[in-house]
Amino acid sequence: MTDRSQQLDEEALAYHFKAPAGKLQITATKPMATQRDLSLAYSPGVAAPVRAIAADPETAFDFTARGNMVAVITNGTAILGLGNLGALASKPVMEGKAVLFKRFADVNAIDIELDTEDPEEIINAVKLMGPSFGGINLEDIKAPDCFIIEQRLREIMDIPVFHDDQHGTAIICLAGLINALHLTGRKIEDCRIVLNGAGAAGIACVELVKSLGADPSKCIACDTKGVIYQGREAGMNQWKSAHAVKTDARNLADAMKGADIFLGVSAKGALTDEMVRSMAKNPIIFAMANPDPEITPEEAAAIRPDVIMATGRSDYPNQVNNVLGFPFIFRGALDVNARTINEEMKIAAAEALAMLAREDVPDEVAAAYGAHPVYGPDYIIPAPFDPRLIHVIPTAVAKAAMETGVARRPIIDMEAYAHSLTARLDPTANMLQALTTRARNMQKSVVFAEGQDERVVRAALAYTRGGLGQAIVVGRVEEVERMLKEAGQPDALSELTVVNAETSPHLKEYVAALYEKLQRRGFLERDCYRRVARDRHIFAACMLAEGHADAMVTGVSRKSAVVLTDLGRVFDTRQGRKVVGVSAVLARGRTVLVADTMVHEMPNGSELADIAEQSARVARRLGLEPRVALLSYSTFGYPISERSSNLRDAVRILEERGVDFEFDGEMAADVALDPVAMAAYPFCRLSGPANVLVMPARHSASISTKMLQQLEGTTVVGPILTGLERPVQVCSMSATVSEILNMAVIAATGVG
Ligand SMILES: NC(=O)C1=CN([C@@H]2O[C@H](COP(=O)(O)OP(=O)(O)OC[C@H]3O[C@@H](n4cnc5c(N)ncnc54)[C@H](OP(=O)(O)O)[C@@H]3O)[C@@H](O)[C@H]2O)C=CC1
Ligand SMILES: CC(=O)C(=O)O
Ligand SMILES: [Mg+2]
Repeated sequence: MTDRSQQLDEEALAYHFKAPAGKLQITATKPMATQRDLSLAYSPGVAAPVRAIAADPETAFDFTARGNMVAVITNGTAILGLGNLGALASKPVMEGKAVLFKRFADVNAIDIELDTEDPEEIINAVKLMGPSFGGINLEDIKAPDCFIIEQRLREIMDIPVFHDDQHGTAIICLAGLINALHLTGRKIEDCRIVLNGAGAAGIACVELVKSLGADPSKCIACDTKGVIYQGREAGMNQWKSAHAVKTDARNLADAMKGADIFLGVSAKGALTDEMVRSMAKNPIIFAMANPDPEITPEEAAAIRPDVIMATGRSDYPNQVNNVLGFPFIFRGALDVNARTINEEMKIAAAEALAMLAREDVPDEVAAAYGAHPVYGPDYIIPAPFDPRLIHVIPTAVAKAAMETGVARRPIIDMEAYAHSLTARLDPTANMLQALTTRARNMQKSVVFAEGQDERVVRAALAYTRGGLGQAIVVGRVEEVERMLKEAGQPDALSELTVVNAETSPHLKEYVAALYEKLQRRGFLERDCYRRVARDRHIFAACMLAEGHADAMVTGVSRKSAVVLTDLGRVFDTRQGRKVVGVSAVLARGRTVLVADTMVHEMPNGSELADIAEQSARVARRLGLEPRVALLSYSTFGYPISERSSNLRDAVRILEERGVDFEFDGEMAADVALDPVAMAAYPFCRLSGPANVLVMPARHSASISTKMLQQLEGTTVVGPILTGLERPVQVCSMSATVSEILNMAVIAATGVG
């Protein structure tokens, strides 16, 4: 064992050992705090859903967790590539599968290890547990037993039964293959394909590949006894026989000569250097055995630099592993209450996965790779943590289920369904999705000021490709073109409008307008010229000021205080307003705005009142009816503190101004956010928990939002700049492509 793998083993043991042991626990979805909760959840209240389900079994999907609950079932006879180590030893893998279901697709899954090798016992056990689950995921049951078990269960159960090692693997393998063929300019029907491993995964892979057009006479399958040729008798079964070919090849080495594609679902090290050397030009090698592949990517590339290589592991590029499939496939199947997962649903998932790999990659994925993957030999398939999978794959699967008549609850509004899927994992999704739809309807042009930054160029491309409107990039054409190429989008330049001061016909006009504004503020005309001609922020701001764009995004290359000063030179504040930064904090199921996170250091009472008004406006534009709390560490005068006097002043000023939204304070954060804590102050004028928090100073606003941002389950959007006469948003210097795009949408829709 190498030092590296020994270290990994030790870390893995420590990871599983850490209390609470293992990887799973159960949490309740409803409160169980009071006597009343108890009487609803359990006796006597629980009798009502019992009677409803007895009268109509379909309602089990409405009144219980069944519709989102999958059983991961094994007997441990083929645990990964480790072999038959028994039911108990398989539990870490099965707990792992259950966790992946939850993490990637919000499917609840529970592992069930059955201590038997008798297929009949497994069939009976699973059949009997049918009422508990919306789907059955069979896992790591060896061939050929797995074929018998799955086939019988599919016949007798009316919920999806899916042997992941067969179909999950085949779907992902097919997706990777579609792209490997695309990249090497081949057609599947022309390829010579060698399969090593004719078990659960192998038989399903070769079947799916053939169903997509592979020529059976060009596909050779091998197992521990060598080539499965017509007439072979040793170690055969009916599933292998179906793929036996007429050939003189008798072992893997014979079969590999001139092969285009190797699919390995067998065991560590099964592929030798010599075999790889004998393959055709641009060989495709999917060495999918786990945890160790048939050959490592380093070994294969050393022999054949022209190889396209995939493994089942997450620590190499191109992870062809069923984790990319089962969470999302079940998500789609469960959401339409599918009776089964059929061939059409599987192919829809494979094709959707393949197409996704050809699109530009969001930063969340790039961050996890440690580099920005670009569609090509080292990136033929998305990674499991790609945030797009959750809405792309289940929708494709659900559509295919509906089209083939196996969906018992068809989805009427697919677009709304896709949004709801994204919202399952991403709390920002609902709000941002609504804004995105609004932006799409508005079709505003956004000027992206910092075209020297690759993130900005990619966000601009995403803006225009998303159908949101025109994206104008301030930068040099060659530079933008180079960045697009590096992002794997060599033909995308024509989709952007690239402008710069050197070639702009409007330079003089911008200088004149700026000079008009600044001549009495100590600026000479040549100062204005220098700024407009040399500073992309100012140039972009002038474009916006002169109506050559509808909105602007900047800030990734310069500190926000400097950007704000520059913007203040080009734009006035809106009549009677203050410039304020409002951050949207999105936790699961809850959105709260926090202000001022950007401009006012130590606001006085009047400024706090301005901040409250500006934030309330932003709240309304985001679809929230504002309930504003002016926050302090004291609540309604206790403990007495001078620090709270500005907040009390602000409340008085808001009263005098007669504003049209709810506000109150000063109060502590728990009183503002927790109805139980608020109930101790029955005179409080807020009708519910606050959704706008005005902080006493910028430091508390900034500290609290950044703290929340670092804590799991919370996303912070902004600060959203509000109060300027034209829509401008300032990103943080560390903004990701997605964050820049969000800010462009916020600018375009005039939220600020
Ligand atoms: N990347 C992924 O997503 C997945 C990878 N896998 C991997 O595929 C492998 C097989 O799993 P699974 O199909 O479930 O297991 P099975 O036990 O059902 O099948 C194993 C098959 O591999 C054959 N085999 C074993 N060793 C060799 C070898 N050295 N040379 C040729 N053939 C061999 C067996 O041959 P025989 O019939 O003669 O016994 C059998 O046909 C495992 O390594 C597993 O980790 C599985 C599922 C998903
Ligand atoms: C990935 C998987 O399911 C296996 O290797 O068995
Ligand atoms: Mg498996």
